[in-house]
Amino acid sequence: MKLLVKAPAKINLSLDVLNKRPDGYHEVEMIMTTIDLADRIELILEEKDIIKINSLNRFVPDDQRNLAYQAANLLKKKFDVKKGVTIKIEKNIPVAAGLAGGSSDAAAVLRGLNKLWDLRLTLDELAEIGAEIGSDVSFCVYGGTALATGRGEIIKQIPAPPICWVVLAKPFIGVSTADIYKKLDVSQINHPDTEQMIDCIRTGDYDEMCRNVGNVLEDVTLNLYPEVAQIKDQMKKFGADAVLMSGSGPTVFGLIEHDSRMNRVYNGLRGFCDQVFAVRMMGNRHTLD
Ligand SMILES: C[C@](O)(CO)[C@H](O)COP(=O)(O)OP(=O)(O)OC[C@H]1O[C@@H](n2ccc(N)nc2=O)[C@H](O)[C@@H]1O
Ligand SMILES: Nc1ncnc2c1ncn2[C@@H]1O[C@H](COP(=O)(O)OP(=O)(O)OP(=O)(O)O)[C@@H](O)[C@H]1O
Repeated sequence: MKLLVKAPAKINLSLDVLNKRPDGYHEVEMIMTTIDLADRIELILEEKDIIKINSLNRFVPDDQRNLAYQAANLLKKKFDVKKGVTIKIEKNIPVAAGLAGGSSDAAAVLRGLNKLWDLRLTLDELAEIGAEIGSDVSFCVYGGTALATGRGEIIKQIPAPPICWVVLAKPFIGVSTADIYKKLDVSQINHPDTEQMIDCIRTGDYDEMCRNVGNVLEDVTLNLYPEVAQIKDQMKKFGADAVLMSGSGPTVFGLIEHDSRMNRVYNGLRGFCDQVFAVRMMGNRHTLD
């Protein structure tokens, strides 16, 4: 038996850090949304008690370090599953890019194995299990658009943002999320207005949404990697309506309303940057059918 599951990337339309917690994590307030740039995960049921990872991408580990492996292993241990799985990952999301590629693979494996191993868990239960793997996994279990708080694992769904293009550009560097959080000075933060951002999304006010994007990790990454600042400048120059780094970076995204402008930004960036994509936001959350 085989199952194909889509694992979409996310962007952070807004990312605020409230404080550093005693456990070392940061208390965050983030508006996240899934985009139509996705890994494809094939799950093949194995009668033997094994978990095998199969990926052709040289930056993706094929052992216990893979978040998809960890997702399968966690379900296996928690529910004493005797069967196994081969997980084939077609990697389309850039790795270590601020787009939650690994987290989304893990979330897709949770949703898929729930079906393949007939576990009958709800999305809420899967999201709770996902939080044990990483802070972004719970959001990726649901997909759609949400306010994420706590260390990122407390998810409240909000409506889909107004329709627009998302052009993504990633320079040829990978960024360590832990490093960026470590270098953030929480006493020097210029906080974005998360409430205001939620309001703009609820009312479908595109211009106001563009004015309210913000990411407090951006300055940290920009200081370490000047090429990220250059990409931001290029995107603005080519006419994106809003430009922001996603997550801990280094991917930069631009929001663009009109097709002709999207083409200009996309083509302009392609001459300048390693990986460039033009996609839509996905809007809908995942279901368990
Ligand atoms: C930057 C974002 O991607 C934005 O969506 C997330 O906040 C990070 O999510 P993630 O990659 O799933 O993060 P995790 O794998 O849980 O944590 C990686 C490392 O990032 C730091 N970390 C992560 C989340 C958080 N709220 N505070 C932190 O300080 C911790 O040092 C942690 O060891
Ligand atoms: N399935 C996976 N896909 C990609 N990377 C993985 C996977 N599993 C483990 N990794 C490891 O995780 C690291 C971070 O990869 P990932 O693409 O998830 O980063 P990210 O997009 O910056 O994540 P986030 O936005 O959640 O911080 C990689 O360097 C890789 O070694």
